[in-house]
Amino acid sequence: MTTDARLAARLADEAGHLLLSVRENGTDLEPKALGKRGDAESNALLLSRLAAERPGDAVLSEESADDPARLDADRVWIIDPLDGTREFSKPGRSDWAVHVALWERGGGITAAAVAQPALGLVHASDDASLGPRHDGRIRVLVSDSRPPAFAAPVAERLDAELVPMGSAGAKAMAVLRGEADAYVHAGGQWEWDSAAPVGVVLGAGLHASRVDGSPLRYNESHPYLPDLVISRPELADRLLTAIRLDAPPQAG
Ligand SMILES: Nc1ncnc2c1ncn2[C@@H]1O[C@H](COP(=O)(O)O)[C@@H](OP(=O)(O)O)[C@H]1O
Ligand SMILES: [Mg+2]
Repeated sequence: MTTDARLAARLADEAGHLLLSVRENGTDLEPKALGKRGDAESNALLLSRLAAERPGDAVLSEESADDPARLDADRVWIIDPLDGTREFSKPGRSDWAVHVALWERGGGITAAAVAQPALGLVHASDDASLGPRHDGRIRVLVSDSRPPAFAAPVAERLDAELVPMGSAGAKAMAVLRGEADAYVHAGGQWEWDSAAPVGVVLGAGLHASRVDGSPLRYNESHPYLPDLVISRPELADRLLTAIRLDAPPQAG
């Protein structure tokens, strides 16, 4: 049988190809309608593939009603069929992604993949490795539309450059590849936004935690997970200290 990580990679890739064709064929649509179509078609594909390949597993998807049966399940796929919907709808943008992660009771996220279809890339927890660091100043990625309030003072403390980018998956994979040093977020997010990116970067030995340094927990009854820090391992302590000094975080 295909391993869970290989399955995650294959499904993220397949959904990514579907999204590229939705984009190609939807040039006449308003951005909102295009995003909606992408969300729905990618979700339908992932749900049908998971039902066929792993019929006994539960699913938590951004685009489906939450089935409380997942709380008693031992295996739950946490998927974001289109992360960065806003950017997907803008011509020429490549900062959007497909997230497929598997949560297992007692093990957390045990398999994961993030596809970046517009870049032709799929990163998975069983084959990802940390890329060589870019040259120059520390680069910290933040949301294009909702950067955390503490981003500017933290960047100043670290003499870092803040770089806005869409999609949690795109930002996390840019850190994985060495194009940036860290991704910080606070103020709101859901489990599907970070489960797969976190599964992939942890598989490659990067740091991933809440902004207060505590572990990220998945398949909670309320799947709200408002903040995270992903960074190259050598920067994690300095970054968490800067966040603590500039914005004493409220974990919750
Ligand atoms: N304050 C907030 N509350 C809820 N979700 C948020 C959020 N800030 C960012 N997100 C979600 O996190 C993902 C990455 O955001 P960003 O591109 O701004 O970094 C997006 O997912 P979706 O595109 O799947 O909705 C976005 O909706
Ligand atoms: Mg998302």
